[in-house]
Amino acid sequence: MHKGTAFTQEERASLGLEGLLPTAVETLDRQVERVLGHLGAKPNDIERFIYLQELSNSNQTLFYATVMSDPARFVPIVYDPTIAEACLTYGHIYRRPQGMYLNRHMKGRFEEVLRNWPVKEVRFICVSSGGRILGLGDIGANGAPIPIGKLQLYTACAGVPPEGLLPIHLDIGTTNAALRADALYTGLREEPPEPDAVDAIVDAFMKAANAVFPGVCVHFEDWKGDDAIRLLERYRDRYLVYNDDIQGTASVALAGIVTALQIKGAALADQRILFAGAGSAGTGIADMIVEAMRGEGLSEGEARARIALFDIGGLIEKGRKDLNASQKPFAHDWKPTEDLTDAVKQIRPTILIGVSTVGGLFTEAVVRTMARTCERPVIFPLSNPTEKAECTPEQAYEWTGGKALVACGVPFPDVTLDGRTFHPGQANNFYIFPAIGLAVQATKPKRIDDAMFIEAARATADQVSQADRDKGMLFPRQNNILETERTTATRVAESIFERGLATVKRLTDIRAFIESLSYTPGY
Ligand SMILES: NC(=O)C1=CN([C@@H]2O[C@H](COP(=O)(O)OP(=O)(O)OC[C@H]3O[C@@H](n4cnc5c(N)ncnc54)[C@H](O)[C@@H]3O)[C@@H](O)[C@H]2O)C=CC1
Ligand SMILES: CC(=O)C(=O)O
Ligand SMILES: [Mg+2]
Repeated sequence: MHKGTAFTQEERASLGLEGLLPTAVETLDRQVERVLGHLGAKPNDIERFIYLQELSNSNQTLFYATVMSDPARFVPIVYDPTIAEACLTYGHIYRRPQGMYLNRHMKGRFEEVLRNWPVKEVRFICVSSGGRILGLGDIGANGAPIPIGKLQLYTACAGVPPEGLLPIHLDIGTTNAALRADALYTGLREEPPEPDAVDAIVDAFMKAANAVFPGVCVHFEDWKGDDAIRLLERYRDRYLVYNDDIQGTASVALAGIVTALQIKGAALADQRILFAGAGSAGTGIADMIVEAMRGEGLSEGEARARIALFDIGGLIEKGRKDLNASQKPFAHDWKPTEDLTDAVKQIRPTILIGVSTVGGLFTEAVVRTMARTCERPVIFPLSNPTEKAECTPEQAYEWTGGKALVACGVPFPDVTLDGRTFHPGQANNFYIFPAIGLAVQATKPKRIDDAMFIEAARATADQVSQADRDKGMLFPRQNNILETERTTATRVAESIFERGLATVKRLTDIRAFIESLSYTPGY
């Protein structure tokens, strides 16, 4: 019954469906029209989210036709920020299973369990432990919607065929005692084990996933920061794998920075960059900026010296004893301080990036202090969802007298100030990971490396039109996201071929090949 009213008379007769459907035979467009009516009548976005997920189960084609009919409207509903509410209430709004649910007690049997998935040709797995979901902290099994939503965007934003996508929640337990005590919680009611045991569980998972689905690409999403960094290092040279919070986020942030600097007419190598938040996203972005600066002629040391990190313990400087291996390269000779405004005074950043999970961290004092020593501050409050943004675009524009170039993790409306209209960008990794997926599908590289994400960043930045740059816009418009990400995927695929990393034969027309792979909703 997956086509509903779109079954033709002939199909109804031959499949024994006569009398089981309303008389009218409808096109997909007509069905979308009805769905849009239903969605319009819903009281809020979480109800729209629930409706759309039910639709994805009952009629996947109609689901994608609806979402792809207006991505700027629907991406925020199937994904960030509405998905945050879906995660917080997952055990309560749960209707039916989607994707797979593995847990640590299946460790010796992951292969057997993965074989229960009905599709044999799985090309992408998105896997989360729920250890750090958006800026919501450890919410364990309530994080299950995240891999589902991320993979839906592979299809909606880049046309990756949905049949080969498998979302997985890998339950290692949760530190969240309130959730463990919730009668409707759907996960293990256990504390997570020590890192060595986590590694052993994920080792077994990776081995099984590659045995059951040879050539699968595993996308890690929203693991606890330390787990994210450690597991990426563990697998990046062994498997086809990437971490979206580290590499996808770095790529989208770099894209926004490249556009902002083009608007300012400034070189990346001349910037001073301060990060509020030094976890998987912060150090991931910092490392990729170092790579991009090296491309502009700086040494690794010179590039790192232009970057400062500030975390929950304050400014990261040489005297800090609590730094991990990702943070140490950015520990410079700063005066110790736990006050962000003070750090801004010392560093005089030209770019300020928020990946702290702390809403409102960029106070008026922080932003005004930055604006005092920087003519056009680049301010990216990237934490999700909406209430975790380190400041709102309105605040950033107001406190800088309209000088700031701003992008946030979630969509924010345009801001009008003293008769001028400003257009904040959305620096969210959904500009990147679907395109990486499509490029990987087209080229089948053995490994995924940072250069692919740097190419994706440059391709994304290049697609912001001059007219939009003139308005201070930092990212391509979302109404055309499919076209944008196909172009990004083509550029990434070209660079994979050029660097000799593809395992398939080079095609003359990569763009045409990318399009031929691409899914279009239709019966
Ligand atoms: N816009 C986007 O595309 C993305 C946004 N993010 C957002 O970035 C945030 C961080 O993600 P991860 O780095 O993966 O998390 P994480 O848990 O690895 O790191 C969080 C960091 O923030 C620091 N922090 C906490 N409280 C602080 C405070 N009061 N002042 C300064 N620093 C503080 C912590 O010390 C830690 O270094 C999340 O809110 C997430 O939603 C992450 C990935 C993509
Ligand atoms: C967008 C995203 O990946 C995050 O906030 O974790
Ligand atoms: Mg994430």
